[in-house]
Amino acid sequence: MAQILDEIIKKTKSDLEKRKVDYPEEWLGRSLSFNPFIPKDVKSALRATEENPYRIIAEVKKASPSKGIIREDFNPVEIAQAYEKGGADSLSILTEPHFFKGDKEYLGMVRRYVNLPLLRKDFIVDKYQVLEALAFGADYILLIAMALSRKELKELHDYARHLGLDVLVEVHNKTDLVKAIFAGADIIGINHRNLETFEMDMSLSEKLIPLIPNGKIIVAESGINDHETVVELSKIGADAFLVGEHFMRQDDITAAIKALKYGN
Ligand SMILES: O=C(O)c1ccccc1NCC(=O)[C@H](O)[C@H](O)COP(=O)(O)O
Repeated sequence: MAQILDEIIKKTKSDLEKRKVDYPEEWLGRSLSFNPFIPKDVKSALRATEENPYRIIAEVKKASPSKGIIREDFNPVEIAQAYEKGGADSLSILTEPHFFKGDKEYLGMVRRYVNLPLLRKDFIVDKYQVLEALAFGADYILLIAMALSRKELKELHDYARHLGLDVLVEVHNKTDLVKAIFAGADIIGINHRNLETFEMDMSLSEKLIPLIPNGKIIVAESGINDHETVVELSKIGADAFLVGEHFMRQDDITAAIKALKYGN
């Protein structure tokens, strides 16, 4: 496993130990029965169609391990509203607190004001975090194949589906892709960011997409900055495009979404 992933997961696990004591699992279950909600239709939002061929998952992220603080004036609700106005199809909400300065509370805050399917973007290694995702207002979760064994990935995937959450399984290479297919993933994300070097390999989609069985929803992730790249990735089979840093660095986020999605 890449060193940064190992570090993030160690920190995530030590935080989890504490959270499970402070907020036992039954509390999360109880908050769900007080505040039930119906998850949105994630697959319809992400699958490319003739009328809407470039599905955008716009990311709400303040910081990252590779770039440090990306956006100082960070208001997750205002950013989410600007994304929705610009035509985003879904939002990715970073909830990891130490390396990305995220917060799981952002899910509920954004959900109150924005009507798009929300991804809990975090380093999920435990069923407790899946239940949290549901309790805090996510419609789908990210599972990173490289961070999990084949058995763990399948168990977490099955658990999320059992709770009614969709799952985006992220892959970085062919080994990850085999694990994702074994887990029964129907939404597969190809992350161009090499987690050892933080370099982008935009040719990864070209290498992996032909190996993905028909019918899966394919998400191209990281390093996407312009409409031309979106068009090229779409031609080889990508349905949706996960974009973070490019949007977070813009003054006019709504205009940036329109430019990336529609090319104007
Ligand atoms: O972004 C990082 O530095 C990073 C480091 C370690 C693990 C994951 C990391 N990023 C998560 C993501 O994959 C991106 O937030 C997402 O794909 C959007 O990428 P970008 O458009 O390049 O911000």
